[in-house]
Amino acid sequence: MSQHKRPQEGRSFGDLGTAIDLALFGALGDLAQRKLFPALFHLEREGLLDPSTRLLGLARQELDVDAFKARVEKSLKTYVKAEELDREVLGRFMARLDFLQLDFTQPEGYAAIREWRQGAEQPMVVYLSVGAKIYGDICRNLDASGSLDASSRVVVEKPIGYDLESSAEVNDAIGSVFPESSIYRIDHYLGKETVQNLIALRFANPLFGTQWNQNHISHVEITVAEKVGIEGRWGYFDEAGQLRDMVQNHLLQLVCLIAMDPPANLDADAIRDEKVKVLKALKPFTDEMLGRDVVRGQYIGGTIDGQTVPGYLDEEGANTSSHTETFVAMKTEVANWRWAGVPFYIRTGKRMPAKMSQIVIHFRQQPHYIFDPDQRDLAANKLVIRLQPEEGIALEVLTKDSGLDKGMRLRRGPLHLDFNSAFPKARIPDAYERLLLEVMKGQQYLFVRRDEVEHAWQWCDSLIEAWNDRAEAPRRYPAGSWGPVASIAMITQDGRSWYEDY
Ligand SMILES: NC(=O)C1=CN([C@@H]2O[C@H](COP(=O)(O)OP(=O)(O)OC[C@H]3O[C@@H](n4cnc5c(N)ncnc54)[C@H](OP(=O)(O)O)[C@@H]3O)[C@@H](O)[C@H]2O)C=CC1
Ligand SMILES: O=C1O[C@H](COP(=O)(O)O)[C@@H](O)[C@H](O)[C@H]1O
Repeated sequence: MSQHKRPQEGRSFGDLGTAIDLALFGALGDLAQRKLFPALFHLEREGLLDPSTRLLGLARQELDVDAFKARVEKSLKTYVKAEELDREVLGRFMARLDFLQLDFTQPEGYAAIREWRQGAEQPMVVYLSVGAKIYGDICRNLDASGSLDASSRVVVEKPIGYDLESSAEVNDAIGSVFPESSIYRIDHYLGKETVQNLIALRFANPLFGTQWNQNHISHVEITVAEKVGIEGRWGYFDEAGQLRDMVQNHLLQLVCLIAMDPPANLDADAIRDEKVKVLKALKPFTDEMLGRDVVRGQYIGGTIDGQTVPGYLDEEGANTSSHTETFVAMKTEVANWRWAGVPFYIRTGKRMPAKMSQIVIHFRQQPHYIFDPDQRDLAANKLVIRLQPEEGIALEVLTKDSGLDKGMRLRRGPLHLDFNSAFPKARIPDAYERLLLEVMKGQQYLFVRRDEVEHAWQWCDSLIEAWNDRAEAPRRYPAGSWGPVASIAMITQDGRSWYEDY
């Protein structure tokens, strides 16, 4: 373990950002160019970057700083709306940038980072926008070169490993240099506005606080549907599959935020302790459940928005015999007092008809029903939490249908909070803006603790092991559909259906 002591908070800039030196490893990569620089630019626009914050891009390519700035500017022009790309703000942003060419795995060259830091008072944030295999090398090289001090923080991207064992190796390597209190593990879903709103919704509204348990909720649905396919990442994706790529992290984090008990306060560890309890309570899959409650799928060619798209096995770089899943649906349960007997149906897939992420909380029906027997199926409230594309929350309630001829007919309608129309001036920030800001402030509550990652892997590993034992090919579904027919049968066998009011 290195000799670092507990990190210090960065120098405060009002209530907002704090001054940092950001060393961005992998600065020419896809994530950095498409997401991180645009997010930093938006923070600049909003006045959330402290005037003394500096940004150092690190990459393997030989570029001078002007060529690097030109690459960043080009990306900003691609990924930031033209009307948001103010010249003055851009000039201010570009003036913060510096560049260092480096092979990250070799110790030579790291002295230049120490020199860049010479005399700096603000903490250094090291952002590892590279594959997890080289996190350990980078951390060790930074440490050995004397570039770090007690205030340094490290931000790491997902996936952390491939299973419990490999994730423990990666975490050990990072942990041998940085204490847990300085490690910020990104799950970008935690930076999404509506995901954070789950905490406000559940713990600020007594209406829901008292109803949030198996006495009042019959089941929970989570859908994270993507329109995109593999986007040139076949090599990575084929080793991972949708369970590792999406369920192990994003969907399980959503399950945690829905199912966790109220934390004692909003401190990072108070929240994360509660999330870990949920992960530990996830019911392990038995062989019988595997056949009945889990569906794996792989897309074949189809049509999305009128365009023909290739199947998974015809994507660029594909191996024609792959059994990797691009879709997974399952029924699981959080086996504790609050949730016993409440199914959590989750599904996620690539090449679906729409990009749409939503959570639907289905409340139980009244104990005694007095209206038209034909309308009985209508008679339960649903809380629909839309994460994307249009963030919003709708509570489906039942009212009397208007009109003299309607008698006491019921009508289903939403009490609707659409964030864009309710708060028209508020731009909904990208997840990475929020997450970068929290790193600057030294706050960890939107980041994933090591034990969360490991409990999530443990649960997924057992599922993957059981799949491997069965050696079944995934079910095919045409691109542009909602997944294999079996995923619909999985929920209808319980007398329910996926919520379809998209
Ligand atoms: N892209 C995305 O949307 C998402 C990415 N992530 C994660 O973010 C991380 C980065 O992903 P992404 O940007 O897509 O990956 P890329 O491969 O696009 O970027 C990584 C960059 O790191 C550079 N690099 C790799 N090894 C070295 C080395 N030894 N020395 C110097 N430079 C090196 C690469 O340089 P070169 O090109 O020369 O090889 C490349 O520019 C990964 O952990 C990924 O899993 C997570 C969620 C989404
Ligand atoms: O982490 C990942 O997330 C994206 C989906 O993110 P979203 O914010 O667009 O919902 C997914 O496409 C990618 O495969 C995965 O690695």
